Amino acid sequence: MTEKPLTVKIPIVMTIAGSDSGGGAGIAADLKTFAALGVHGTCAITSITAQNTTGVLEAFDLTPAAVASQIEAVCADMDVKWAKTGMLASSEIVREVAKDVRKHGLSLVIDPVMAAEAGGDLLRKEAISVLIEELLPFCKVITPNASEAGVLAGIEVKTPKDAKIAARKIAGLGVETVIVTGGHLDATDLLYEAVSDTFTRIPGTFVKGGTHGSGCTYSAAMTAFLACGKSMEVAARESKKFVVEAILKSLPAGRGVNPVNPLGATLEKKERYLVLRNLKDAVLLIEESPDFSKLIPEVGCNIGMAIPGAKSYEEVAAVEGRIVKYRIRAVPVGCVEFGASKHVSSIILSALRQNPEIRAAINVKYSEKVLAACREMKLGISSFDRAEEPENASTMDWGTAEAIKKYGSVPKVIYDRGGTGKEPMIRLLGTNAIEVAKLAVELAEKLQ
Ligand SMILES: Cc1ncc(COP(=O)(O)OP(=O)(O)O)c(N)n1
Ligand SMILES: Cc1ncsc1CCOP(=O)(O)O
Repeated sequence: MTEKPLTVKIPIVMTIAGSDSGGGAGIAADLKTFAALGVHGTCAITSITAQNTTGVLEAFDLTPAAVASQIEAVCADMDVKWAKTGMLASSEIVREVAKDVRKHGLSLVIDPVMAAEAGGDLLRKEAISVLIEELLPFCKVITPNASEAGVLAGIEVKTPKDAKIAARKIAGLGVETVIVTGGHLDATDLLYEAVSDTFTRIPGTFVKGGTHGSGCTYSAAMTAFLACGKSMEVAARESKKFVVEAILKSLPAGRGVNPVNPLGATLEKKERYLVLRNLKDAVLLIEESPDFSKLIPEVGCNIGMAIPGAKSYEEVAAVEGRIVKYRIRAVPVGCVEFGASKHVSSIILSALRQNPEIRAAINVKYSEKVLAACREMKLGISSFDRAEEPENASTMDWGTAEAIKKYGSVPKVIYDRGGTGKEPMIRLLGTNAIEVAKLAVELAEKLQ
């Protein structure tokens, strides 16, 4: 008998929301969030908005029949258990969605979208009472921000105490869980679970400046975590963490409010992994070279590589404790780690400010012989003089920038002849750690 192959089922979720032509909010934010959190996202579009980072220019509502047809197509074929709503625009659309949610037995997260962050109404006034009466009683979780909570509860929400009163009032409308998101109050979310009459405060980091799509991203993350079986509190904590990361990675895409970037943190993790892998292979090339140890300076050597667009030393990986000479071999003292270098990371950060392609560097011993070998290899060479260093400058940062300025672009080799108590040094630069390690090993072989 042939056995059925084991398949890992990933949760299938749905967003019932508007499209934002600017790609920041609505289904764009929801589907990116679903993808980042490893669930399969489907969608039913309710309205098409002509929108950008400065606001909503026009909105074209789909007919309730068109919304129903999309939900039907997905639910007839796929096993959708959790869904979220975003922009629902009109009473007719709210009514249709309420009917479809019941028909397909969907567990629902409601993001009661009322207006766009950059300006523009997204829910008609007369639809608010329909939302309260016809959809709220069928949802598991609602995620209003302070002003949305105020509208639903019929009170002004200006303080965390108001948020508590509003949450209880909204739960009284038939909702199991209310999360008043704190972005507009004090960065703390308030989770209220009606069944146990408990409040849980979910603290977060306050990020200055508005962003576009954070409410959509948060409610999509809640939907994904709940579909994965997380408890309400865990889902709320994880969603908060996720949305803060998406806000921190928001992109200056247009002239208005920056769209959040739900995939930013995931992509950074990928880049960090690729950097560590490249650097490990580079260190192996150095360790296996019978000649490299001749290039190790008195202070030791380090090789580093940055993630694209790195701005701080924590975004540059290098060898912990440097690479030292032991007998005739080059030996890395520790593992490759982010934040492990001070000097080489400064060189890389300074170089990539001039050319973002240059993300790796290694320091090697200075001698006229090594410099001559660099010339023989026809490597572009530049230098700086420590005697010219301005007061309070960081030597590596300033020296690298100075050598680049003199050369007109980033050279492969930057050297300095040292100073009082400062060993002279040569640095090799390149696009990645393997490239600079190969260059260093070739240079060491040339010295034979
Ligand atoms: C189509 C669409 N849906 C929802 C919104 C709301 O997003 P935003 O303006 O960024 O507000 P928050 O997501 O931060 O609450 C929208 N603008 N467009
Ligand atoms: C380039 C250089 N300059 C002084 S020590 C040194 C070696 C590497 O230092 P770090 O481990 O801080 O990158």
